[in-house]
Amino acid sequence: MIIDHLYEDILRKLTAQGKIKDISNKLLSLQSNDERVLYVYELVKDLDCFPALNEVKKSENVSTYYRNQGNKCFQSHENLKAWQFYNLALLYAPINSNNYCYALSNRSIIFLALKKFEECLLDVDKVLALEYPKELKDKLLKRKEICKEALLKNTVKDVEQPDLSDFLAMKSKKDSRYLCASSKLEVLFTEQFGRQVIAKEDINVGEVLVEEEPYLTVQLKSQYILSCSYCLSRQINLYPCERCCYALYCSIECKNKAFKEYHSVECQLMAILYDMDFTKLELLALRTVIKSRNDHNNWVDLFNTISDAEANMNNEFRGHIQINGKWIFDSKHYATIHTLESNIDKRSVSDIFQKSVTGAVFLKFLKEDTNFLQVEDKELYETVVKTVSGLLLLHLMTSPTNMHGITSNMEANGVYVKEVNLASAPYGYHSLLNHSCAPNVVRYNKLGTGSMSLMALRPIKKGMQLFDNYGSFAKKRVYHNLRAGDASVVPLQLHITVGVMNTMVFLLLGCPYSNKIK
Ligand SMILES: C[S@@+](CC[C@H](N)C(=O)[O-])C[C@H]1O[C@@H](n2cnc3c(N)ncnc32)[C@H](O)[C@@H]1O
Repeated sequence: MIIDHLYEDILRKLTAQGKIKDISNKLLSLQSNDERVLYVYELVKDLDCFPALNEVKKSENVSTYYRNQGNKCFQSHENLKAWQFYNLALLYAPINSNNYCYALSNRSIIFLALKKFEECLLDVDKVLALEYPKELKDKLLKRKEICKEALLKNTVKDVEQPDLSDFLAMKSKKDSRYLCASSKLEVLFTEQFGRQVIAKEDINVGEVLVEEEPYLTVQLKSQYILSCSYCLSRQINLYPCERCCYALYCSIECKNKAFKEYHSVECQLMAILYDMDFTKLELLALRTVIKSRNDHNNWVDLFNTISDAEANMNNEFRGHIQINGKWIFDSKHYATIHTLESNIDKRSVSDIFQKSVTGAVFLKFLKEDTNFLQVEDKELYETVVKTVSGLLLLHLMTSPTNMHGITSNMEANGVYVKEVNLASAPYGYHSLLNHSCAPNVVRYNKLGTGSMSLMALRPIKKGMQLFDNYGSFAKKRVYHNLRAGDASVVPLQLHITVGVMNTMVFLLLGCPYSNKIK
């Protein structure tokens, strides 16, 4: 059952029991996120509505099925489709089995057909290093020879593409406190906007102001057989997780990092998380909680980070950590994500209830289907369950207004390609920017990476606030003009388009647009 249907089912049962009003009142009376999730957890448990874990195991038959699909596509010259089917065949093949070797071997033929000789060699060598079915030997050695010869002869240069990477790089000095941002920016607080990013000096159009790595990423379902599930690289030699059928990696390094940060816990849950159709925002919340713990040596260290972060919620060091007596805002540290705006005081009881149901379901998975919460000490266990419950609801609430879609249509060197939605991720610094329909900055990602940058669309005078458009239309224009190869016209054209569009949107929706600190 998908999560939305589960939620409806729970509501139907509670309505039939005439309990909705009492539950709403109770939820409104609870003061903390852990209490809310634990209360709803008991309700869902009493209704016997928790979903059972469904495991999808590696399977020779499923792998063979996908390989055969790949073979059909290869015969009809649909190489990219065939590559995807062979990736699926690899994901389902028991590791290093005959089917694993067949999937790799067949994928190498695609690379050969595409004249991707180095990639072909990689897969061929991988099979040769395993105990592979003997009938593959001659074919593999022949392919290896062809690739080596082709690589020796290959003097044809790729078509030169304009390199815009310099235009897209940050030129100004980085700030010593907000590590990913230009020293031309500062962060202030007002009643109207909460935290906000302000220009400390005049900024020109086209200036790159932030270069930030995500705290973590969650790859979209549509992408899981197309890119590295950890770093989002578009490398075509992808290799599967040894246990689950849902994660491909471009390198052992990425596989190990994913495992250490979250996949050791999520691996056994991947099938149910996919089947229940959780949204990317819900998956981000779960992964953030797992990574928050795995970033620390033990639970007590995480509790300390949380209490330090919460102690600074209402002062200028919100989201900071102290290192050698100096306060810094480091996007790779959990404190930046723990302190994102949750808007709890503006939420309706039904929204809190729905999110608490999702939190309770995640808690059930973590409690009963993984060893994530396991600790020896009983008292500590209670605190761990309480903390995790609270964190789950916190991040289910912070995700909708703080997570960023990783949508890209440019290669690492700035060259324009067809737009693709890759993933979603928390970026502590980018989340300090408030929304305007008439933004003066634009975010962009380069294809195959999770890093996000921010560029000025208009001249921004000292003292003005930087406003981002939480949608993505402005971004498409930037890339369009970049593709035309004339970086200098980007801001002007955008200025006009954004200006016209936003006067309309502003009038219709009354969205706030102000470049002055009130
Ligand atoms: C991504 S955060 C922006 C930073 C936020 N002000 C903070 O203190 O963390 C998004 C939240 O900021 C607030 N916000 C964003 N744009 C705003 C605007 N134009 N006016 C007032 N509040 C805004 C809303 O509470 C929203 O949920």
